[in-house]
Amino acid sequence: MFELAGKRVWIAGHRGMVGSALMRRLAREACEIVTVDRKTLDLRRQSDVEAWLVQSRPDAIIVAAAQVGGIWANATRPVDFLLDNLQIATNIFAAAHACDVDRLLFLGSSCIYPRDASQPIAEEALLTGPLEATNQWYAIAKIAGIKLAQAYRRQYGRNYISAQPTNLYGPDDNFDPASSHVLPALIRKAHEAKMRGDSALTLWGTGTPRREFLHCDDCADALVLLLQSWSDDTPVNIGTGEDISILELARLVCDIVGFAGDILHDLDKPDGAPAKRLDISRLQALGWTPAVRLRDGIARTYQWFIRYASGERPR
Ligand SMILES: NC(=O)C1=CN([C@@H]2O[C@H](COP(=O)(O)OP(=O)(O)OC[C@H]3O[C@@H](n4cnc5c(N)ncnc54)[C@H](OP(=O)(O)O)[C@@H]3O)[C@@H](O)[C@H]2O)C=CC1
Ligand SMILES: C[C@H]1O[C@H](OP(=O)(O)OP(=O)(O)OC[C@H]2O[C@@H](n3cnc4c(=O)[nH]c(N)nc43)[C@H](O)[C@@H]2O)[C@@H](O)[C@@H](O)C1=O
Repeated sequence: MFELAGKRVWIAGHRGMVGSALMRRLAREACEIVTVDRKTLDLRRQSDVEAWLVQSRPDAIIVAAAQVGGIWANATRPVDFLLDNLQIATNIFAAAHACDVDRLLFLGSSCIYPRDASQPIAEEALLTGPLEATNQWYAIAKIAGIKLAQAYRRQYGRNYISAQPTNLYGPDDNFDPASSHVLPALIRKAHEAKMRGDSALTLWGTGTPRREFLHCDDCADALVLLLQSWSDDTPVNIGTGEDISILELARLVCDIVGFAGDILHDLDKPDGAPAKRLDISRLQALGWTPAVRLRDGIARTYQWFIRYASGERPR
């Protein structure tokens, strides 16, 4: 058990969607949250990362900083997704060990698993088959992070762990049409189509792929539980264990937003993995279950997006 009370916890990536959710969640614990923004510390620079850790001396680190994006960003910017994420992971792990930080939680992703893994995907599926082509760059960097956690434990006895979240959504998400994930993209498309009075909106791909969606507040809650209680070599999946097709998701978002037009398909855009529903039994065995139902979570995120789009920027 890692006792949070009185500890200094560095949230790397605290301004992102998951980092912001972690800020809210850790505010309920008796720990001290440590942050540094990207202008002050670029995590791709090893000596700067080490200097920051020497000076800030956290007791624990949650690595929620990464180059993150949807299927199109992953497929078209392979260097950013491979190199930035390798650098962020290697720099933080190396500096943490050098500065004697003994507790570290690294965030991977469900896309680390083989493209055709049997469903639901258990943690044991890691490295048992070829990756999905669109996000292989990001996946390789995330797998390196998972292996670094295991390697530092094996060689130096460090208490470093990793978690693999499913597709996440919520406030502070990226709503940029080109680089976002599907859920924020659909919220924006449906909202703008409604406002313009369009007769249709356009989905990327066939709409047949299935995805699992977890609210970022639920993810943060699971991460804090793992930080406190997981001290094992093996990674842990974080999700709901339930999935939905992209077409069904689009219909749900349109219903919540109030857009009644048609749904068209851009078949020049990739489908990506056919499915990636996670087996969450390892996390459930710790007593954890998600609290936010998908419809409620989307409705709350839509309200956040309306305020964001109107320039209120609620972050
Ligand atoms: N979103 C999702 O669906 C999923 C996310 N994950 C993982 O969860 C974690 C958090 O993702 P999410 O919150 O969605 O991502 P965001 O893009 O919302 O946040 C990423 C954060 O990382 C920071 N960052 C990126 N590059 C650098 C850098 N070179 N130096 C310093 N800071 C940097 C960003 O800083 P700034 O704000 O200044 O840009 C931002 O605060 C990531 O590890 C991601 O891989 C895993 C599964 C699914
Ligand atoms: C979290 C995970 O996220 C990424 O993987 P992904 O799940 O494939 O990403 P996605 O959310 O962008 O798409 C999900 C599905 O939805 C379809 N789709 C329809 N219409 C839009 C659309 O308008 N935008 C987007 N982005 N997708 C759309 C899209 O074609 C695909 O079939 C990884 O690269 C990696 O970064 C990772 O870890």
